[in-house]
Amino acid sequence: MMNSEAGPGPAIRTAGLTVVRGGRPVLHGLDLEIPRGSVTGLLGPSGCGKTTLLRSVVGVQRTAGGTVEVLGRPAGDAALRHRVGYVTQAPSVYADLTVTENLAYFAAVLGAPKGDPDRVIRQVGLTGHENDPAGRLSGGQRARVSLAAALLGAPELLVLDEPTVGLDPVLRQDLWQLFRGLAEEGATLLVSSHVMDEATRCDRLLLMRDGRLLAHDTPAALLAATGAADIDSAFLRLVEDTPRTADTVETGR
Ligand SMILES: Nc1ncnc2c1ncn2[C@@H]1O[C@H](COP(=O)(O)OP(=O)(O)OP(=O)(O)O)[C@@H](O)[C@H]1O
Repeated sequence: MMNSEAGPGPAIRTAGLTVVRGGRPVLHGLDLEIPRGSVTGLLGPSGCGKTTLLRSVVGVQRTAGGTVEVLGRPAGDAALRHRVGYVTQAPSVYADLTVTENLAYFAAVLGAPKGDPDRVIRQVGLTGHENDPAGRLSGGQRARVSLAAALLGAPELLVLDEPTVGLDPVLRQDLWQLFRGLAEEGATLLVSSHVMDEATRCDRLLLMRDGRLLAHDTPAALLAATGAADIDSAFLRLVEDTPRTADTVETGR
């Protein structure tokens, strides 16, 4: 849902985005626009290019063609450093530092407000673990420390690469509620997942296959356009209907 205070223009706009990795094209000229104040799910099978697209948005991926604009600036622009949070698939925290020490360190690097570590620890549900060394946390807890680090400074755009992998259903539910709350406050979230049942929690979905967009629409519009009962089946129908080299299917919104 668009937040009226979220600012003009889309949060992310790509035009003809092309990426070659290891000598092979992995993104084939993607055109997309993601509105501000929304939660967009990026779904598709392993290896289809989700991480590569997220890296391009954050500005750490070398591109072979096209443009990527983020919050009105070229992706990776220095002015975006404090405005974009990125959580990679591999949690990046210091194992020998406690949760609070990790977050205090990242907050200092970012110049985030003093109370921010406490705020983000609460947001990701790590209260009670503040003094645990990150190396002794479970995988899911460590992933949440990474997420907490990305929330420092309250970035306008959050780019999350499979943030719910390895989490139990209760935590997944809590995190999706957090994402929804952040979007309602005006933040934009781009969240990759290969768990199709998370799709219905998103405002919009990007369905990807083989480095191309199969569809970019709301979950309801995708279901209506394909006549499928769930996003899994909608995806399969789009795959069946799309020759492997075809461009994005417009599902008519
Ligand atoms: N460092 C790399 N060098 C060369 N090719 C790479 C590299 N990283 C990824 N690729 C290739 O780029 C393509 C897209 O990979 P990407 O990681 O973006 O997919 P993904 O959809 O995020 O997959 P997953 O869901 O498994 O994380 C794959 O074919 C992969 O083999």
